[in-house]
Amino acid sequence: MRIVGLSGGIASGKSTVSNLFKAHGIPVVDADLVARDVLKKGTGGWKKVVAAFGEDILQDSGEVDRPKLGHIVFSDPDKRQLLNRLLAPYISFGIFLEILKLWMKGYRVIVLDIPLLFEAKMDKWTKPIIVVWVDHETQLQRLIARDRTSPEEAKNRIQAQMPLDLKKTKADIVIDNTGSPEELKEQFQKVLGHVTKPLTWTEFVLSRQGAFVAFISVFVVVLILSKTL
Ligand SMILES: CC(C)(COP(=O)(O)OP(=O)(O)OC[C@H]1O[C@@H](n2cnc3c(N)ncnc32)[C@H](O)[C@@H]1O)[C@@H](O)C(=O)NCCC(=O)NCCS
Ligand SMILES: Nc1ncnc2c1ncn2[C@@H]1O[C@H](COP(=O)(O)OP(=O)(O)OP(=O)(O)O)[C@@H](O)[C@H]1O
Repeated sequence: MRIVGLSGGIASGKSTVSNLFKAHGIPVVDADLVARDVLKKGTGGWKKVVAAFGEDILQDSGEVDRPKLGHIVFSDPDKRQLLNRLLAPYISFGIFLEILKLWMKGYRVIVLDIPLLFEAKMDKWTKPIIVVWVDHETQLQRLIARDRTSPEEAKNRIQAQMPLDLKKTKADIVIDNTGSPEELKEQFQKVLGHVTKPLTWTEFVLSRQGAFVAFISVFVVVLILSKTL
């Protein structure tokens, strides 16, 4: 199985690229969705976060008030690190379960869309690594427009992540999303060709089909040996 890493900065265009992958039949594990699930009322992650941050971060319904918690953690690095530490094991396990489900369905190529791929050191599990890059000003403007947030809040969120220029140096493939959606689609076609080329032997063995072939091979060898000895 080929596990492609997809990362970038906040509002650099990861979800837009993810949607292109999905439109071409390649499944995407979205770490933001997993992170939402592990913070739902009553879950282990929710309990840890409420114990650490207090009930002030809850809405009347008992669900976490996400904008409120976001405001707290994106303006205080220590609190952000605390939140990351509390949720990391739940998020990693959730991502692992999603990969397992896709493995069992027999997918050979999957994409992990993980904003904090490098920060959380999950990049070692993915190959190739795609980074969606934009210049700083475009990133800021798109973030402000999408989230209808203040420039200050938007800058805090951008600064909460590893610099996008540094992520770019760690990528196998860089998608420059500073241009139009049409330019993005043109680059995507090349990336798709790269990502869907035949699996290497290691990737094949890690796929469900490869595991099946390996199992049958061992079974046949054992059978032959037991007949001949
Ligand atoms: C702080 C929270 C509640 C704010 O929720 P909100 O709905 O406003 O934002 P959302 O979850 O949609 O995230 C939007 C983007 O913010 C960035 N972001 C999220 N969490 C973090 C973080 N801890 N550090 C840096 N950037 C982050 C990502 O680029 C993400 O795509 C939420 O982001 C959260 O629970 N974060 C911690 C979990 C986490 O690490 N998520 C990232 C998955 S790898
Ligand atoms: N090439 C483009 N031209 C214009 N707007 C774009 C382009 N690519 C993405 N956008 C817009 O920029 C915003 C951010 O894109 P997107 O939501 O895909 O980013 P993201 O990296 O997934 O963000 P997050 O880290 O918050 O999950 C969205 O409103 C999207 O529609």
